[in-house]
Amino acid sequence: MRILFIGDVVGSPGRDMVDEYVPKLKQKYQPEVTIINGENAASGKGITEKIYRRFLEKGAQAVTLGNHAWDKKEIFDFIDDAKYLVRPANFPEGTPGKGITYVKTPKAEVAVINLQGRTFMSPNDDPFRKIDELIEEAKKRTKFIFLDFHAEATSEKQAMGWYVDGRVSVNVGTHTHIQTADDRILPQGTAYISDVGMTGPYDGILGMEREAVLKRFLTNLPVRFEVPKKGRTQLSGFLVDVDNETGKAKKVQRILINDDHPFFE
Ligand SMILES: C=C(OP(=O)(O)O)C(=O)O
Ligand SMILES: [Mn+2]
Repeated sequence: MRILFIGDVVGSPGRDMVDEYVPKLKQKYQPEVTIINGENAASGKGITEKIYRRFLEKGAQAVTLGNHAWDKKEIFDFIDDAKYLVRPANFPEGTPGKGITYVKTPKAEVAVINLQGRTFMSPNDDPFRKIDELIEEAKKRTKFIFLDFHAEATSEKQAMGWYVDGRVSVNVGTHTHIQTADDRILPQGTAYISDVGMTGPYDGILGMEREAVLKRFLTNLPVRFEVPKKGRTQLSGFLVDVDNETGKAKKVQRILINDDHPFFE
């Protein structure tokens, strides 16, 4: 079982990279499952139904979110019907949407789980207790479990990786928009990376226009951040081969496509 994950798609530059490269990556690597984090996909904040559907059209089987889940208010109109859209499962009970979904492949179902960290982020339910609960639920249906842990602190993300090692097939971190070079297979067989990185503007600051971010740091005045519409772009991804018998990871590969890391067809 091969799983392709595309990291935090930021605005139209990120969506353009998805349109151009997800089909090419699927052609090249033939993943059974493709998952995209879309929490920044609509101008950097949230996602719309149109974007969600376009990700599915471009070849994604599931879309994960994070702290911007509710930024585009239209989400409340469609999230409950969006079978393959998940928001962090540790949002409070009764929150619209769901934190786990199941993707069917010719080989088996894959559970896709989204969680959000609490360190330096809003105080949601405990993601460590929540993943225990969801693993118990998912393993009744499948041995293939994918977790997108959307979190700020590397310490919390590493802690989650060791906590779920051997109990999920893949644990990717998202949110910081910077790809980490710690992709690995943990001793009990979980594929891990602290952050897959961002898909979007290559010359921004975390995907936002540099000038505004610099002005904020230089003046400490409130500044509105925008996603640059023009300029170079990048795609960040993570590819994992999972053993069909055991559900444990066999091979991991970071994917980074930008002017300094061109894509080889
Ligand atoms: C990129 C970040 O935030 P956002 O959730 O706005 O994408 C971040 O705070 O690292
Ligand atoms: Mn985020």
